[in-house]
Amino acid sequence: MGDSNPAGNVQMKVVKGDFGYVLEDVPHLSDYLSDLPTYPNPLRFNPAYSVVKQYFVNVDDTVAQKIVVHTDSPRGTHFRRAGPRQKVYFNPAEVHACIVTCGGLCPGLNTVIREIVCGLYHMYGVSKVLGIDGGYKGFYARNTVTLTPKVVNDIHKRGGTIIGTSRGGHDTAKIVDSIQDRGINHVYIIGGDGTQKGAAVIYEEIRQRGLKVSVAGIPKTIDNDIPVIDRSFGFDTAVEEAQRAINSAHVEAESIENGIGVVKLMGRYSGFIAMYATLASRDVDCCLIPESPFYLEGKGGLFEYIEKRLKENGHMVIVIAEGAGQDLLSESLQSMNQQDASGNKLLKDVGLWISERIKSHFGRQQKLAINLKYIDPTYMIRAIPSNAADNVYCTLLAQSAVHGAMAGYTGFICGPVNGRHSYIPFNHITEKQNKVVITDRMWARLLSSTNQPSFLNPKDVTEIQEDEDPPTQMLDGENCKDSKFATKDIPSMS
Ligand SMILES: Nc1ncnc2c1ncn2[C@@H]1O[C@H](COP(=O)(O)OP(=O)(O)OP(=O)(O)O)[C@@H](O)[C@H]1O
Ligand SMILES: O=P(O)(O)OC[C@H]1O[C@](O)(CO)[C@@H](O)[C@@H]1O
Ligand SMILES: [Mg+2]
Repeated sequence: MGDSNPAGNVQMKVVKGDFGYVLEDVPHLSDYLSDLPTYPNPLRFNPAYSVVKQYFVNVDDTVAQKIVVHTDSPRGTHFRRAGPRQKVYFNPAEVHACIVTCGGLCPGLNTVIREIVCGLYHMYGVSKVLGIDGGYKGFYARNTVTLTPKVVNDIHKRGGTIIGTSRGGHDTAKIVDSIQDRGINHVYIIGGDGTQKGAAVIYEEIRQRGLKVSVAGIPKTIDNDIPVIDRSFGFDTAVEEAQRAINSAHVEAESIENGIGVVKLMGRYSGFIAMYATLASRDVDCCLIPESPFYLEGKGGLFEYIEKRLKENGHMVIVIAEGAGQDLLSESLQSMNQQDASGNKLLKDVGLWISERIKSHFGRQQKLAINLKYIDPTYMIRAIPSNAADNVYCTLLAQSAVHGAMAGYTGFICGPVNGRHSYIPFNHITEKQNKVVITDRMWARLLSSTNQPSFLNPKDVTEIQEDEDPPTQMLDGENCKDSKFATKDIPSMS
């Protein structure tokens, strides 16, 4: 127990068992506060839940991170299973909860807010829930919004977040002062990797001040770049909505001689939306993502492929993730060191850039008159309400967070690991990013569906595979590992 984590000050709770079993546990209020009273879970008396056999999660239930094993494999890392416990560490009448949303928008934010509020009210009888207006800085710079089941009743049908969001402005001491001054004892933090780094330091400050406050993170990222969990909410909706843009690009392209449709999709560092939207559509001839370097000119390059495809088929569709080809852009544009308020690098518009490069290449050659249409649906995709599947998923996430906080767990994020909702320590999701592994089967499926060049030579692949752990892949049931491959430079042939 209590290994220190070199990446931060947070103490990790690691329990080791037989045959290589490891539980990477989440903190509990009783780790630093003694003699806390407990109460029977009010769900025991709730007519909806009390009839469900084994509704409560056994305190010893844990979820395996790796489910593909061999006869001699160690049992490996496990996480605590999420869900309601027989005992809770808060008297519902004393709970004062707050919810904050930070970072970029994502379909499903309002559903998570709604279900935290309704979960607290209807499952536990908690009636004090505040929305923090406008992200982290709202703790000390803005007003709060009172959230009740009536206020949130219809919000899942709307895009965005009713309590607003922001980047930057994370001042830990001021945020925790505000939590303390307002008497808040449940903090629900919905946001991406940056937000959860912020949540980790808020938890640490709360622990150091010895406050009875549970901090629960709900991972949000349309890019699906959060590791460990099966997928992030809003991703399914984004892939579905992207089909509309790809379809339009295809209709435009196939209606005209040598038509090219270019669609830009989100994905700053991870190309999951582009990859899944491409695989789902079947109309895409080339998918470009940040993890797979490509080049334009020369043998095996994009221009050669476009020419070939137009000659074969008369039209083509290219999907490009916003973070793809940034190395090529920085070669041709002045240096780009601008950042947003949270310190994220601001990207140049790769869709516009590649469209211009394709037009000028074929314009110069004068042997192929192309017709290119560029569609950028990125913010339209991000701003819509979540689809049915994401709505159900958001409900489960929100309820897991509420059950965890009521049970006294803190300093955790919740999410499905191999289909089972789990409580995961912050460090697991803040130290790495989920990326498409281009030496894995899913990317091979994509290459075989589009027939695009891999832009690699086999030597690069062999070299990388030799010194890497075998990567895993989302649809195969496990999340991807961070890959050196994603950043490896492929020599430009231009
Ligand atoms: N290392 C960090 N420590 C404390 N706070 C952080 C850290 N990184 C980011 N934050 C804060 O978290 C909030 C959100 O961060 P950011 O804008 O990077 O979005 P995100 O949560 O990563 O979501 P997304 O990338 O999906 O939009 C900001 O208010 C930012 O100040
Ligand atoms: O324009 P904004 O709000 O900074 O957000 C853009 C970024 O947010 C994300 O959607 C992540 O939330 C990225 O894909 C994108 O680069
Ligand atoms: Mg981020």
